[in-house]
Parts: sequence; C-alpha cells; structure tokens
Amino acid sequence: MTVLHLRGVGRVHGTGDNAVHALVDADLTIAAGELVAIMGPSGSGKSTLLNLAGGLDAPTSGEVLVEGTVLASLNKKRLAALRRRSVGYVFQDYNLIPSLTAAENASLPLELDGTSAGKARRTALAALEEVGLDVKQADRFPDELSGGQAQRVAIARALIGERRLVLADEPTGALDSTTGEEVLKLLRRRCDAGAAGLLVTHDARHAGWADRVVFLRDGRIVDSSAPLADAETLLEGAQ
Ligand SMILES: Nc1ncnc2c1ncn2[C@@H]1O[C@H](COP(=O)(O)OP(=O)(O)OP(=O)(O)O)[C@@H](O)[C@H]1O
Repeated sequence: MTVLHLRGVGRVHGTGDNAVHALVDADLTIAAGELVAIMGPSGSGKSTLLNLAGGLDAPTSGEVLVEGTVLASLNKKRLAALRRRSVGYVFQDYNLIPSLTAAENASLPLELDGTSAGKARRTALAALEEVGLDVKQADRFPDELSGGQAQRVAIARALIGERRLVLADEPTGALDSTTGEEVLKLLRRRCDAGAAGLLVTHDARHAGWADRVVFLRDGRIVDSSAPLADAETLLEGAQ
C-alpha cells in the first residue's frame, strides 16, 4: 500500500529574479514497510521535500498524497488532524517541549487528538519502553535527559498512535555513533512493522539502513537506487 506519493511536486520560494527553485518536479512513492533515504549536498532540497511530505509546507506545483489523501484538498483543521494521526516527525534537535516531561511530550499528539490523559499516559509509557527509555526517566524534563534519551523520547512521540508515515531529518546529527545506530534501528523496526519512512541523511552508512536511496541535486531527484551495501555489511566494514 502506498503511504506517501509525491506527484510532480515543486516548491519555489520568492518570485522573479529572486525565485529559488527549492524542489523541481519531484516524483516519489513510498509504500508501507519501506524506508527511503534522501541524500544530497547542502541546499539541494532535502528538508524542503521532507516538509512537503509532512504537510508542514505546501507545494507551488504538483500534489502530495498521504494515505491517498491530497493534502491540498484539506482545510487547515483537517490537515492538522491528518498530520497528528498519520505523520510522525523526528528532527535533529529533538523539538521536545521543555516544560513537559518525557511522558508528557510523548503523549502530546494523543491528548491533542482527544485521548483521555490516563490512556495517553499509559500509551506513552509503553512507547517510551519500546524505544528503550528507562521508566525512571519518564517523568524527567528534557534538560534532565542525555541527547540519546531525548531523541528516544522524540522517536516515541513520532511513532505513538500507529502513525503510518515517519519523517526523520538528520535524526542522528547530534548523537554519538552508537546511539545514532540505535535510533536508526528503531526507525528500521518501525518500517518493518508497516510504517513508511523517509530519512534525510548525509551519512552513507546511515543510508545503508534504507531500502532505497534518493539523491537530490539543485532541487531535482537525480538518482534513485538501492543502497550501496546492506547495513550489516557496512557496519562490519566500520569495525
Ligand atoms: N523559506 C525559504 N525562503 C527562500 N529560500 C529557501 C527557503 N527555504 C529553503 N530555501 C532554499 O531552498 C533550497 C533548498 O533548501 P533545503 O533546506 O531544502 O536544502 P537541504 O538539502 O535540506 O540543505 P541542508 O543539507 O543544508 O539542510 C536552498 O537553496 C535554500 O536556500
């Protein structure tokens, strides 16, 4: 089943001589169970593509479909609801809310969607356990967590509530390599369990966790191929 479909998607910032073509005529389909990596030089349009895929930004041409729904057909309220229910984001800087505990951060999407506080907390604790966070850390605030722990909370939040599309923008950027691999394993596991994943990365080794790699240059998809080697081979090579 196709979870994400980009059909001739373009994004232009500004107009006339100042126009920046951040993404040009991009076609991309990601099925349930698939993890796709996006690579490319700085400024090639990777974050733009990810933001369009998650409805954080709107294309200036073409269409973005999530689980068959054209995002541009939704009003603001419905788009926000679709994003909460279907799309999970993981960012390099975690984007946790400092005044909420780990469990409260993870349960926020459910509470915003009307789940009772008690049920949301129980689900959040299970999600935190799933990503390997010690239960003692559930009631800590983000500034009391290590980078690896904070990113686990961000991943739990991104995956909570059976989201089918997981978007990760350099999720390991601020982590040491061992913790980074753990985060990628979680993403891989979620895709194996039926989610569709899109991972922006500069690191070919991380792209090795993906089923496919899409290369961007100057806003255009220039190549889409299988990873150079599978993750296990790459990891063995690194030891
Ligand atoms: N709001 C904006 N206004 C104008 N130009 C923008 C805006 N957002 C992005 N751009 C431009 O669009 C192009 C693509 O940017 P984007 O952030 O998607 O690239 P990227 O591949 O993610 O880069 P990086 O690896 O450095 O994060 C760049 O030239 C960037 O300067």
